[in-house]
Amino acid sequence: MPSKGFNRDDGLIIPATHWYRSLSAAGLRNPAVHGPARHWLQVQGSFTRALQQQCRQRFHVDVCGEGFAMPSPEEARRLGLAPRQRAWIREVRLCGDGQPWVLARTIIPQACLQGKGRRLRNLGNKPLGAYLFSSPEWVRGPLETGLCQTTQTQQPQLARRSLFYRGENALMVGEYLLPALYLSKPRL
Ligand SMILES: C=C(O[C@@H]1C=C(C(=O)O)C=C[C@H]1O)C(=O)O
Repeated sequence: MPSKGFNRDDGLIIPATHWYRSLSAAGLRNPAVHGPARHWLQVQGSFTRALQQQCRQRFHVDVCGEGFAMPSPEEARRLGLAPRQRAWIREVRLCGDGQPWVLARTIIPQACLQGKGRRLRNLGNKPLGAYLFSSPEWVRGPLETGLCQTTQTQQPQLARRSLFYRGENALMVGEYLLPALYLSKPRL
């Protein structure tokens, strides 16, 4: 069952996903995490920067939708939100050389939108990472590995997510890898 999300015109969906606190734990369930996607599942620093370095020509962000909505119960639990508490949700496609490489879903609780955080509602096609990694008050927590619950090979199979903390508040960034990212020919 695909997770709730914004409509896309390309048929790509963010699938329901089982999350593991480590890549090795996920690997016990699905050894594919140790294949060509492993590098991308473990990229430290800005994921956007890593994708930009992989591009031959152009990187861009397509916004599929953003607005106040209810996170899934699992997302709310992971963020410590009260059930049915709305948050700012942003779904984008991260595209390299004109091709979608990653679907991203970011859950931003209302507490994160206060003060300078209000910029998080006005990112548009600017990458979220450019803001988070340029703001020292945001600190990334550990990466989790996700196994997507889909049988459609063109949909994301593997994912990663992490919380970014600003004091006692946190937002959650989920990145769902499309096979085109890690099955494409390596750069020469
Ligand atoms: C957190 C980052 O931001 C990236 C950009 C996103 C966006 O613009 O919505 C979402 C997920 C990330 O891959 C990053 O670059 O590491």
